[in-house]
Amino acid sequence: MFALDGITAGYGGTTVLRDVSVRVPDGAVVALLGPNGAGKTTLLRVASGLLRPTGGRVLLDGADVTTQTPHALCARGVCHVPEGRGVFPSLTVRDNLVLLSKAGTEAESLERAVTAFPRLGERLNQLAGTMSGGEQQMLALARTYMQRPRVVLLDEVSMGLAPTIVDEIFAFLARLSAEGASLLLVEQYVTRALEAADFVFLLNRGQIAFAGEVGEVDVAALAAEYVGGGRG
Ligand SMILES: Nc1ncnc2c1ncn2[C@@H]1O[C@H](COP(=O)(O)OP(=O)(O)OP(=O)(O)O)[C@@H](O)[C@H]1O
Repeated sequence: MFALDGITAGYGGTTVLRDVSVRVPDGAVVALLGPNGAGKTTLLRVASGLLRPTGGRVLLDGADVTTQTPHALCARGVCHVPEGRGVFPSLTVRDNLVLLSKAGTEAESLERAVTAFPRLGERLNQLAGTMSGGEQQMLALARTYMQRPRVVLLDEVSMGLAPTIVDEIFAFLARLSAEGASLLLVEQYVTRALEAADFVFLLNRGQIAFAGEVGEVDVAALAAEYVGGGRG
């Protein structure tokens, strides 16, 4: 179980999150929804070790991992696919992948990445920065997938992409989940997020406004209330 327990966090003197608790059971897909500025990205930054909270704890199987670096957390199986993708634009696709592979596992890691997204296999020598937005997102996801994560933190991975690419990305997320990973999914496409999710948390003005199982209530109506209907 990966859990955020009573998180309070912000930037400088501004508090963005107040006493936020989110649980991601093993193997579950958890959607984190909420309007712009609610604090979703901030919560993922706390979860991934990028931002130190001023209160509360990040827990992995009951162990306090609040002060771990993003790198150390990913080595323990909690990996973040950040907003904006975070690929190295001036490196080739191959080098982007190899850089994140464990020493000695490069060939196997490349194979795994290309199996997930065959399109990357056709572009191994291309500079990442010259690929389309969708291809760069696939690269970011493949880099995480290679590392066989237990918990994946995903920040609006379908943002700004064409519907067919979004379909491909959601099919990949389903595969990741079927292979046993748990997912914490921040997503603008509310309907798609709810189709994929087992649990939903709604964040509004830095606090949890609703938490429950998808199917337990009319979550879509509740989401529409907070997110303004969403897209897709
Ligand atoms: N680096 C920063 N420094 C100062 N304030 C920040 C910083 N990053 C975010 N904020 C503020 O924190 C609040 C929450 O932002 P956050 O990006 O977490 O929201 P969000 O729910 O992910 O929004 P969106 O859906 O628009 O991406 C906003 O008011 C934002 O302006």
